[in-house]
Amino acid sequence: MPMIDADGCLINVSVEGRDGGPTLMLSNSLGCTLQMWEPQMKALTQIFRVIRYDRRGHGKSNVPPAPYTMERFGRDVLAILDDLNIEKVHWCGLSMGGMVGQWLGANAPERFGKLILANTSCYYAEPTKWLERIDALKKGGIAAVADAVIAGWLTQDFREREPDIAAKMKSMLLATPVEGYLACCEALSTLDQRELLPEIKSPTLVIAGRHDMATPISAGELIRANIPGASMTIIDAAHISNVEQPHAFTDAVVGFLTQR
Ligand SMILES: O=C(O)CC1=CCC(=O)O1
Repeated sequence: MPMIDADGCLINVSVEGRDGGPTLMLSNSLGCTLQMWEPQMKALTQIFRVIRYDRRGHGKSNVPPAPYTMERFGRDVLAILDDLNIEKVHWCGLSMGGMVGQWLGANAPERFGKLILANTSCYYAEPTKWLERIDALKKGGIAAVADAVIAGWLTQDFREREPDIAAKMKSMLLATPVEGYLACCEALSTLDQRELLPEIKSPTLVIAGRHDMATPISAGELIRANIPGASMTIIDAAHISNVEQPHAFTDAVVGFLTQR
């Protein structure tokens, strides 16, 4: 896996799949690594060249000091594409990955074909929950917030049915460097990209989770309504919908990206 330099921050990048196929870039959620996309990889790599990466502050990427911003996360993506000499990709980002996708769709439209913005928000009307999480993290690290975060990621029903997957997701979360996680929470506490949405001209699919309390259907609907021509699909899942409903998620991605 190459480590790519984005303005001094080494980003862990993986490129797999069909050589010469269209390229799809996947972007992770807060507290996850590029491993979160494992349920999709078998299907997606048969059709696409798939780029995954660990956002700065996560996984095997560097953890530069705060502050982090959506612009910085977006420029990291452009640095990856430049380094790999790739002109244009489709984008699928979940949660924070969807937020970075909004920034990129508005600020670097020539680099993106279609956009999939899954389980995401363009702003938080009430930043209190981020401020409380930041406080808890400073006192007790990620362990202090892990159970509440996992309860938001996966429905109780799924956690009981698939305890091994739930445990794996929790390990991924707990392995996140706390400084990187904190810096991302700080960026989320001031997120407001509402004005960017009408600038997005790429064909866009918004995916929302029926049981997602972190970025509810109403947050997805706000994004859909403000991006010209965007459509929306609702999946029967909580926040990390690609893990909870892997087939429905993959079908939505492949269906949207392969339709003319
Ligand atoms: O991890 C969470 O609690 C939910 C979330 C919000 C933004 C994101 O990337 O994850």
